[in-house]
Amino acid sequence: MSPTHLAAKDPVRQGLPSILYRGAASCQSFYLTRESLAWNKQDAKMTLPPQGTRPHGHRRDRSQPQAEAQAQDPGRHRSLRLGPRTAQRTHVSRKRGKWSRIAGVRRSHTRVPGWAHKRPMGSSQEEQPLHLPSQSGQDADLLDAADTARPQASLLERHLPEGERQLHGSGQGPYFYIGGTNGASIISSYCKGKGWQRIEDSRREDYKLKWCEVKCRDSYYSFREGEQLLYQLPNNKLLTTKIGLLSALREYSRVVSRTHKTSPCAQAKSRKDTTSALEELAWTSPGCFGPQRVLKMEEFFPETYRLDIRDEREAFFTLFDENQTWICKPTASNQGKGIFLLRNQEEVAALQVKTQSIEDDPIYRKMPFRAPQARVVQRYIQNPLLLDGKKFDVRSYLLIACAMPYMVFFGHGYARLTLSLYDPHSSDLSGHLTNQFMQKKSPLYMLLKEDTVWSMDHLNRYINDKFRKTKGLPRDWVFTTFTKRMQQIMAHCFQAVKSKLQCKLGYFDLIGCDFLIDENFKVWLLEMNSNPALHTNCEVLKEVIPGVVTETLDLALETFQKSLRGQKMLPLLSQRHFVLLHDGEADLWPRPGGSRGALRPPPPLRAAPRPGARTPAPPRGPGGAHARPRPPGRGPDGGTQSREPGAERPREGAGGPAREPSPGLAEEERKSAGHRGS
Ligand SMILES: Nc1ncnc2c1ncn2[C@@H]1O[C@H](COP(=O)(O)OP(=O)(O)OP(=O)(O)O)[C@@H](O)[C@H]1O
Ligand SMILES: [Mg+2]
Ligand SMILES: [Mg+2]
Repeated sequence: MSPTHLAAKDPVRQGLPSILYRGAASCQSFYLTRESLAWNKQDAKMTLPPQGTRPHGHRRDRSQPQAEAQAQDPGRHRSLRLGPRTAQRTHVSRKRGKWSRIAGVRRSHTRVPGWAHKRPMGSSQEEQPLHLPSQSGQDADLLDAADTARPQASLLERHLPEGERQLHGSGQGPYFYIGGTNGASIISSYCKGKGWQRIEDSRREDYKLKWCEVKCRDSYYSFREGEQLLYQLPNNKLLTTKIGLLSALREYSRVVSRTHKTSPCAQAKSRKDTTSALEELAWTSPGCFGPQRVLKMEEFFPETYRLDIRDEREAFFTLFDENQTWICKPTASNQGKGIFLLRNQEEVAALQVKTQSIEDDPIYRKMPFRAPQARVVQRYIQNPLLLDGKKFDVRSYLLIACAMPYMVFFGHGYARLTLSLYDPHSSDLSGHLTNQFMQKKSPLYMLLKEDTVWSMDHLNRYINDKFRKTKGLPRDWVFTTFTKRMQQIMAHCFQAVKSKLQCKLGYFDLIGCDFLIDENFKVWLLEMNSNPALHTNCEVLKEVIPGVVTETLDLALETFQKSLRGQKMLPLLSQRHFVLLHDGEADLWPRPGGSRGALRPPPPLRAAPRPGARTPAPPRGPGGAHARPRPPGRGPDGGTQSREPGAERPREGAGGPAREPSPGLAEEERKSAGHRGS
């Protein structure tokens, strides 16, 4: 549909001066401007009572009888379905005191010396049950961008219809909340550019968009599907912890191999979890690579063992020999924290003793939540490709712009180099760990920091110049073979968890994926990260990160609105650099782990369904959208992963997704909030 066509149909747009449209028509923000206005307009209709029926308080009056609400605005029928949730919210807020007490007790834990019992990075930024206002943004270098966005917003406001202007002028939102500082100024300027207002109280439930570094249980309890946008899928740890990803890939391998053994069609009929494998087999997503075979995890994921499972760690201790190097990592930390290399028998023996002593410790047996994080050991890629003698890895992005239906994208990021030359025998970790955080520890960092982050263009030019001939690579290997490989791997990982992720309309997520290239140009996935770093402390990051965040928000908004209205997703007018990996419009419904079409309102803006639009799923039975919501991260489709067959039950509190710490998500986040963007 052309912009002109949209404008003709859109009364909101019609109310804007042509100058705004002429300027905007040449770029993508045109559509988004319209979208935000349309959203505001819809807000006025769907979530607010008629003007004057309530004071300027921020919360909807939940005691308003449903029938009355419906009579006032039939468009609010969705809210009526939220009755049980409203009750739930009340229940949750009563419990807050208890959770605060629990959190308080846990914060005062004694530390265990010598082991990675360190508080995960970023936990100071944790969204506390007390909900302190977020600290001021640390991406201060972007504050100017926020300022420049303001005039545009006021220009918009001047041309808003009266009702819209009242919404803005009277301080009635739409509201957005940002928890933490990672990317805060970019997100904030984006939202302010749309005329939205920032709120500082994390308990407020009347936000349109909530973007928090650290997930907070209450946000998921009170989330209003189809009305709000909430950053991070509640159980993204299936991908973003080391154990989560490992377990998901292993389980998916088993599913794929079972699928291969017998007829795919027969399997598909009899087993619902083969769906992903079959889809990947016949993967023909637009912009991708047509049908292909399913990857094998050992082709892209370094051999890895869990240390919290006795059989596995014993297998590792048995197979280790001194000709190999392994890397030991905590499951849910970031920024290289708690990582060490294992290169000789003494180091492995020390690890063995330590692991055993933790397992035997009566304190941890009694209070497993106090135990250090579970760990994995991973085969160390000893022959990385080097850039001017330095080790590097590549940060790319997996964007789940929409969870209902899934709209999943790949996005380019940047390369991260060490400051020092790579020496495989060096005991200095800063030459082995390419994380910016590790490099920042060096006194040379401030001087040489621009050398530690390369753009993908720079990497491509370098590889063209240095290796194209000698290694017989195709021209622009980075943007052809390498990019395609990263996309395949990400799509594979997404397929591995697709049926387990908790999905609701309004959830979205940006996940940082770290790839290592070895000297044979083999591509390895090292890990995936929730809350990837959105700092802009280097020139390359200033070029890359704002675009990533802006397109993330654009795509989240556009897909949200299209899903809400039952419109076809494609073409996506806000898609610029991200590449579509998975278009879930054709996915089978229902999906476990989330509510389904039952919660989606009938398309409000169209009289008749358009060709290609999705048909809402039939209403759900018990346990479905109308059931009392489960706390996120718990339950069969939430945080728990099935255990490896024959494996012992992992210790409670061992830090991995195979166990759920008893207090649920809040506790999980306390332990795993090693973020602040890694
Ligand atoms: N198997 C491996 N072989 C070689 N190098 C590795 C391997 N695993 C990790 N590394 C190096 O160690 C760094 C840190 O590892 P990893 O990314 O898994 O940990 P992290 O603490 O989650 O870091 P971050 O989230 O900040 O990227 C990587 O960026 C990479 O340079
Ligand atoms: Mg990480
Ligand atoms: Mg990493």
